Amino acid sequence: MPERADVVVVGAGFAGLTAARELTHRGTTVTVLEARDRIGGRTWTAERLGRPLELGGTWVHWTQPHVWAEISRYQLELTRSPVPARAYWHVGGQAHEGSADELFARFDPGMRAFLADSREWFEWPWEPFRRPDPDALHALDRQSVTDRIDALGLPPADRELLAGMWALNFNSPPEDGALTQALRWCAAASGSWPLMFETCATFKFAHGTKALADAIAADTDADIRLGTVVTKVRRTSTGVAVETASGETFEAGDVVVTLPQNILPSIEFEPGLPAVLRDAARAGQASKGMKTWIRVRGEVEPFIVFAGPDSPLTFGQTEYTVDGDTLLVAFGPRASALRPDDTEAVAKVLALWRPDLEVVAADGHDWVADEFAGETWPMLAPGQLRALEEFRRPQGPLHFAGSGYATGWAGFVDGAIETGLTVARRLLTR
Ligand SMILES: Cc1cc2nc3c(=O)[nH]c(=O)nc-3n(C[C@H](O)[C@H](O)[C@H](O)COP(=O)(O)OP(=O)(O)OC[C@H]3O[C@@H](n4cnc5c(N)ncnc54)[C@H](O)[C@@H]3O)c2cc1C
Repeated sequence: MPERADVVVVGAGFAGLTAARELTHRGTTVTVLEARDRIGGRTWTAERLGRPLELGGTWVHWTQPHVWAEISRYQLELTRSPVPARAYWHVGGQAHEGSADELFARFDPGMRAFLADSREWFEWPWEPFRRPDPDALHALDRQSVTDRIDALGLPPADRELLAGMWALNFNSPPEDGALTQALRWCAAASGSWPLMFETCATFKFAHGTKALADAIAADTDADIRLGTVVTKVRRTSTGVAVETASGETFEAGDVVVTLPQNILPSIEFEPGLPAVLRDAARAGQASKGMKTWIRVRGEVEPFIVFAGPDSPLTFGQTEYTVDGDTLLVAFGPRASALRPDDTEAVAKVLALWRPDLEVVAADGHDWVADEFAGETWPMLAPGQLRALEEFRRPQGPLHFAGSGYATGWAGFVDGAIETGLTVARRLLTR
């Protein structure tokens, strides 16, 4: 006999956990089916290189209303990344060094010009479609980040640096990222790029992002089944049947699917998804980059590094000291170009900026190769706003939640929580 709940949630990342909590608090029975042997999805606090490290989602900020409400609710402690004293940047085939303030002053004109119209297009950042002229928005959405950079006519070195900044933000080559996604991020930070940057890489959980996932999971009596891979979602006369790889079937009135866009095709939907969603899932969204942790010998003064979009690593900063060594975190736009745990290859790239540092080891997780992720933080590709609009509508008893389907801070833990809340509310109030 199939098991039955009011709602089945597929995935125990932040979207799934939040939806499950909201629904169970109102008396709805929920079964959460999670493929991995842990909760948290694309956040994962794990012991590496001598201390617990974030292999996925890390930084949060008070500009992010949904995650901030959770921090208040569970009284979670935050800490901050070190303030960088020095900056190293590699553009035009040359290494440069200066203060962090000098580097940010260098970014400033390009970033301001790039983002000048973010609040014009997205006056209401959490309602990106609230515009008198939706066709104009969709025309803009066909542009890539590179299209906008090209239009600025910057000197080559400044152009390369700006493209490197956007390769960092998208965790992808900038030509793969939608201009509207960039403008939406900045609009959510009230149109200020320094605030946007601070939001992305400054404040983090003192006891790991895991502390928030654990707090939400402890606050729901949903039945969370780990190690349960969903393979099929089919409509029935009473709602949905959700089938798993091990042959179980779970029936429910509704299903909330929180899979990342890039792995949606791993589930069969019956009936099939509307063409706009199928196409978006098949094309995948932009972020196919990597994040690595690097342990270098000795205690090193806090610093930050940047490079252009063709570099295997475009950004890095110091984060911790451990047993007299220093740990850096770094990001690259192509997972295919650099494995996060390839110490020798990572050391070679770091030497572009800091040949004086001895790399002890590098480690991380390849999220793009991970069959239950297929991407890092979700960032739309050009032309995918239409699919976003559709993902946010119920497809009968099928509902999508997840950071990639958020309107506000899409791509962040905040966006995952936003959608978990809104889908749960939709189910509770109809
Ligand atoms: C490297 C990296 C760095 C990041 N940095 C930040 C940051 O600093 N700040 C920030 O806010 N965000 C960051 N993010 C983004 C953030 O982690 C994600 O946006 C957010 O965690 C996504 O939550 P979600 O619930 O939407 O999706 P997920 O966390 O991906 O949850 C989906 C769940 O579905 C499960 N699943 C997949 N397939 C199946 C299946 N067939 N059956 C059952 N279950 C399945 C998955 O295992 C997963 O647990 C980062 C992400 C990465 C990868």
